[in-house]
Formats: sequence, structure tokens, C-alpha cells
Amino acid sequence: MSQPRQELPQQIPVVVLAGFLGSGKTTLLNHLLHHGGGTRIGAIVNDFGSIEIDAMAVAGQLGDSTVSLGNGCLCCAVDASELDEYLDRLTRPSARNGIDVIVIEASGLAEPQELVRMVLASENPRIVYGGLVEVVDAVEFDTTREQHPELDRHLAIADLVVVNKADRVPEREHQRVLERVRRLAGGAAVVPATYARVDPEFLFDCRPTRERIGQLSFDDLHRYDGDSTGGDEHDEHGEHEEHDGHLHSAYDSLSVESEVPLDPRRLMAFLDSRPEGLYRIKGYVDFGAADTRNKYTVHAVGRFLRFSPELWAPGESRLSRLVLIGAGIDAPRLSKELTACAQDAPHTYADEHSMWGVLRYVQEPQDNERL
Ligand SMILES: Nc1nc2c(ncn2[C@@H]2O[C@H](COP(=O)(O)OP(=O)(O)OP(=O)(O)O)[C@@H](O)[C@H]2O)c(=O)[nH]1
Repeated sequence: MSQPRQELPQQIPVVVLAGFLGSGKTTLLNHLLHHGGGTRIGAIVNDFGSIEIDAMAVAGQLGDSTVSLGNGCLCCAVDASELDEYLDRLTRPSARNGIDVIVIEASGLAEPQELVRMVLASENPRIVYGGLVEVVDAVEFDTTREQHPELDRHLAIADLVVVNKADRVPEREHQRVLERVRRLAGGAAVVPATYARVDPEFLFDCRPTRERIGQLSFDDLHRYDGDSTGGDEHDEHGEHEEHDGHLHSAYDSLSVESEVPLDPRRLMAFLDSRPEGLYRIKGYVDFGAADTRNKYTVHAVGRFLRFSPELWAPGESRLSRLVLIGAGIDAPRLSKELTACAQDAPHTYADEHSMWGVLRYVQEPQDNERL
């Protein structure tokens, strides 16, 4: 079945950054600004109170790309019009030339669920919700949970949890907190960090150091993988090192390429059962006869998953290419499982329900009922 879909203009992902007071949200935002390579980040900083300390902390990095909601708690706004106005400002064609991703740093008192709803409810066609990141202070974890039992709920809806301040707790204690957070966060990716130094690629696709035009190419993704040997798949055990603006910790990554279209049902079964340590999946998929017009860009951060269909360019090779990044993952097994998602009879007519599972993760501009 061919799915006639309208091509959406390239949308700017909006990532919501939440976490209780002092957990390290501004530190994370600053880290992203410094280590996102050439990625241009538009920041919406929502500081509770009249002195916009957080806005000052990130000032100078962004020029016109920072807007500050200094007049109260964003989540308490009755409607999303104020947020919409800021999103609009950051995504105007003039500002847009530069901006690849928008990060909303929530006030430490904000309800992340409300912020996510507001982003999803935004009528701005140039943005797309990019996931919820929750920063947790490992030192204050137990105390924060006592004072703010809602932390458990925040963790349950997060896509990526950064367990920060690892340097301030003994290793065993840090492991205990990590375990606890993992249980509370369900399928979310849980990443330990000191001074919020996580790989920005966990949050969004970074612009490579050399300027690129249009979509992030697979070569860009591959370059990030750090392996230039080519081949259909490879494993890499990164060291703690920094180069090309990326922070590499001890993560495993693998990439899989298939010239045979993937079966949508099999791929969804693979994605639905993806292991906890698999933080990130990106790339694009050819579903063959199930949709001959579009390729589907995949963006997954922890449990967050989004497919974006876009028309194949004339003459473009019909391929599927995926990069998976995680810690403690069984890369050869995942690679085998993904390879097994290839269609047995790619040229046969696909049954009309086969794309349903995938289409559930395509965000329509009017889609605001996700939470
Ligand atoms: N030792 C240590 N200090 C950290 C770490 N991460 C952040 N900090 C410090 O913790 C303090 C709070 O960090 P911020 O990034 O301002 O936290 P925030 O979540 O933005 O704070 P609010 O805006 O008040 O909610 C700052 O003094 C940071 O320098 C870390 O991993 N280790």
C-alpha cells in the first residue's frame, strides 16, 4: 500500500529540559551550547522569579537565539500563547537559517508534563516535539523525592534522564541512585553524568563540524560513529575522549544498512522491545511496497520515538540506514535482529495495515493528544 503523505517542511525539534532546583539544567544547557559542534541551539529559558539568573548564565552564547521567560513559571500559564510567541520568534525564517534545535529549560518548579503538552499543542508548523530530558541531582535524590513526590511521575514520563553530580557521591551510592532511577523511569534512557557532560547526540542530531546543507546525511552519522572502515555493520567501544565537539564516553554503537526494504511490523516489534541501555536510534528506513513514495527518518531517544516521512528524492538510492548508540547493549545481537527486519518478499504488494504501527509515531502538525 502506498501511503500518500504530504511532505512536511523540515521541522525544528523542541526538547524540554526539566529537573528540580539546582539539579544541573543550566549546566546541561551550557554544555550543549559548547559541545554541540556547529549545531545552533535556540534556548527558551524559564526562570522563576524576577532575576533572570539562568538567562544570564547562558547569555553571550546565543545572541538573538535566547529568549527568556522571566516572568513566572511557564507551566502555570493558562494557555500556550506566550510560549508560541517565543517559538515563533525563534523559528522565523530570518532566525531559522541558524537554528537547528530549540531547548526549553524549564524552571525547577515547572511541571514537565504541562510543558510537553504546550509544545505538542503549539500550532507552529515549523516545530516538532523532540522529547523530555529530566536532570536528577544524585546527591539530593532521596531528599528531593521526599519533598517532591511528583519527581517519580516526572521520571516516569521522561525520555532521557541525566543522573548528574556523579563526582559528589561515592560510586556505590551513585550506582544505587542509578538503579532506583532506572526502575522509576521505566523504558527511558538513564545516563550518569558529572557537570551534565552527556553526548549532545543523545538529545538531538548535531550538525557536523563542516557545514551541511539539508538533511543530516548518513555519512554525518557515520562520522560521529568514529569508524571510517565502512561495511554493513560495525561495533565501536568509545573511550572517554572528546573530539570534533562530541563527547565520547564508553558507549557502544552499531550501524546497519539494508538494501532490502524493512518490514514495518518487524521493525516495530524490534523497536517495541528495544533494550534499556539503547539511548539513541537515528537514520532512515525504506519500507518498500508499504510506502513507495516516502523514506522514514527515525529519531529515538530512550523511549521517545518519532518517524518523519519525506519524499524520496528523484534517483535517490532506496536504502535503510540506522545508527544505534547505547551502553551495555549486545551490539551483534541487535544488528542481527535489525537485519532480520528485512522483508522476505520486498516486491509483493504490502497489506494495507502493515504501516499502522509506524504511523502511530508520525507526528502530525495537529497532533496534541500524546500525553
Ligand atoms: N560538583 C558538581 N556540581 C555541579 C554539577 N552539575 C552542576 N553543578 C553545580 O550545581 C549548581 C546548580 O547547577 P545549575 O546548572 O545552575 O542547576 P539548575 O538545575 O539550572 O538550577 P535551577 O535553575 O536553580 O533549577 C551550580 O553551581 C553548578 O555549577 C556536577 O555534576 N557536579
